Amino acid sequence: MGESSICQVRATVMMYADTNKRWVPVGSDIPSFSRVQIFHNSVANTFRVVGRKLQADQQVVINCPIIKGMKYNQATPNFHQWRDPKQVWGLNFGSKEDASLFAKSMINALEAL
Ligand SMILES: CC(=O)N[C@@H](Cc1ccccc1Cl)C(=O)N1CCC[C@]12C=C[C@@H]1CC[C@@H](C(=O)N3CC[C@@H]4C=C[C@H]5CC[C@H](C(=O)O)N5C(=O)[C@H]43)N1C2=O
Repeated sequence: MGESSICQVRATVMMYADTNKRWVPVGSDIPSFSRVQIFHNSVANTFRVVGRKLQADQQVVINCPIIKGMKYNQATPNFHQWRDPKQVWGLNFGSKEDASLFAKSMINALEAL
């Protein structure tokens, strides 16, 4: 059994560039929306965040495992962020509804690990 999507939202995927201390959109210079999903592998009980550009190329802009004990920070109603060993991810959601839907699924995933 493969992975199933537990949520799907629209967000601009951003990474924090430590060097120049600012957020940069992943996969393009200008912020553009991606379809961001949380996938659950029920056999391994693992979760990951996968985002693909909405444009034709469907470029993967995030493919990040959700690690047990990870802190998910809802910095603003529309911008949430978390750290992985290498970098800091930020999601600028298309709507507050998308933001709370994603947060609910992320919190459920973290509780299930
Ligand atoms: C201790 C720590 O890592 N703290 C993190 C947040 C966090 C807390 C708890 C768990 C995980 C995380 Cl990522 C943190 O404060 N970070 C991570 C790297 C950047 C930042 C460190 C300092 C700055 C201060 C302001 C804040 C920030 O960057 N914000 C706040 C929300 C705001 C929302 C949107 C983004 C998009 C553009 C705008 C900007 O950068 O101009 N911006 C921001 O300014 C964002 N900052 C951060 O989020």
